[in-house]
Amino acid sequence: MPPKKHDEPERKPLIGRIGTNLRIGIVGVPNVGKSTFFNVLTESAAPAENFPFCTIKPNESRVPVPDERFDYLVEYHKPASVVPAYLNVVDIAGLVKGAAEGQGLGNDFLSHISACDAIFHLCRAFEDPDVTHVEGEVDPVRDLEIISEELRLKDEEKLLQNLDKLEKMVARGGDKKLKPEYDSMVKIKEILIDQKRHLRFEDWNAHDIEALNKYLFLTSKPVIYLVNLSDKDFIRKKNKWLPKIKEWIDKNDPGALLIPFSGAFEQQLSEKNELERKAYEEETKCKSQLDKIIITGYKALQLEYFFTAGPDEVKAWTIQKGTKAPAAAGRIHTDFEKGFIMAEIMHFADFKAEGSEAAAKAAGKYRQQGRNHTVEDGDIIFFKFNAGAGLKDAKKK
Ligand SMILES: Nc1ncnc2c1ncn2[C@@H]1O[C@H](COP(=O)(O)OP(=O)(O)OP(=O)(O)O)[C@@H](O)[C@H]1O
Ligand SMILES: [Mg+2]
Repeated sequence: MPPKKHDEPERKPLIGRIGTNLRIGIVGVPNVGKSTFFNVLTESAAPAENFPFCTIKPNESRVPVPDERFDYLVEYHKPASVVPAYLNVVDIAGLVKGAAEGQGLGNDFLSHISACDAIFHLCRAFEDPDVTHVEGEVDPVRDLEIISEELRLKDEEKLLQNLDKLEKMVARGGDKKLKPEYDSMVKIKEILIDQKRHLRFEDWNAHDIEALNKYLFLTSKPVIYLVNLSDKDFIRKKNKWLPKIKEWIDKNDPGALLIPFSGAFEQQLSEKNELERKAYEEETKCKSQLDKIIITGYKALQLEYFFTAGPDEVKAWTIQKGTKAPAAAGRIHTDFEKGFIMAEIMHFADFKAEGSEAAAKAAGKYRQQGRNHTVEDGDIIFFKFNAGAGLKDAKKK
């Protein structure tokens, strides 16, 4: 018998592109350690984990998302095939002041950022006379300001162009259909231009989000601030810029995350073998920050995953937050979605606590859920579907 339907409260739409093939871009002024970070991130993932690793383009890679739950399932089932979730990361070249007006490689790079769905904003808080800084002195707060303003200016340009067109059609042409979009754009203008703020943290309504998602402004993309420290500062957990950076974020981008790390420390770790790594982490009482950065980046994209797990394969399936069971089934195969009957769902914690699928079932922890069920991160799912449904649908057409 199919499970009962019960309606869940409507969720607000997500801000950003729809889909699961989303990427996060590394953005910053030149020579602050973006490529160093990209390299340790992607290289560390290759030899350390025995997963297929793929470089998409020279400056785009994907790294497995570390997850203890996934590791547990792999250890439990010892499957023939193992597929984790991946974070797509893009190394973008340095952005300089005036980029929005075409300075440096300006508009090209802004278009690379535009193709990303979230941003690792990397800034430099390490001193090194051998590493030149385009602006002279090391000053991460000034650098944050430069990038943040360039992104805002680029959005300003886009907004004004489109607002102008809308205004002609709505205010003067009397087009009623475009009125909600126009109203939202006026609201966006107030934040972006009058208040000179980024767009990501406003309390937008569903109409506004529709407009934001049509134009995909750079400053509506989630940002994680990564502060690149010298290894010495990272190990002693002290750097004169950190409090100032924190203060800048609290003032200009309240709510955004800040993760200090050290490109130099990570690079040293990446050159060591497993044993040496452990010894060095113990000696310095410091751990690599890469796992934390990958997980935070993946969450910033508003992605999550469910697991399918058995002796053949343990796999993490990426979905957007808030995905309903049939659409989640469709990630595996379109027939699963077309012929969806129900999802049998077990929370990972229940599976682990009960010790096996059978025990979880016996304890009533294996629940049957219908079409309207929203999948939760880390759930283990088995879909039931009508194999003929796709065919029947096709015949009807
Ligand atoms: N934490 C750190 N401490 C000391 N030196 C570092 C650190 N991180 C990176 N570097 C050094 O800084 C230099 C610039 O690094 P990198 O090439 O990664 O910068 P980038 O931001 O990618 O530059 P570009 O904008 O030109 O692409 C390199 O010589 C690198 O070794
Ligand atoms: Mg670089």
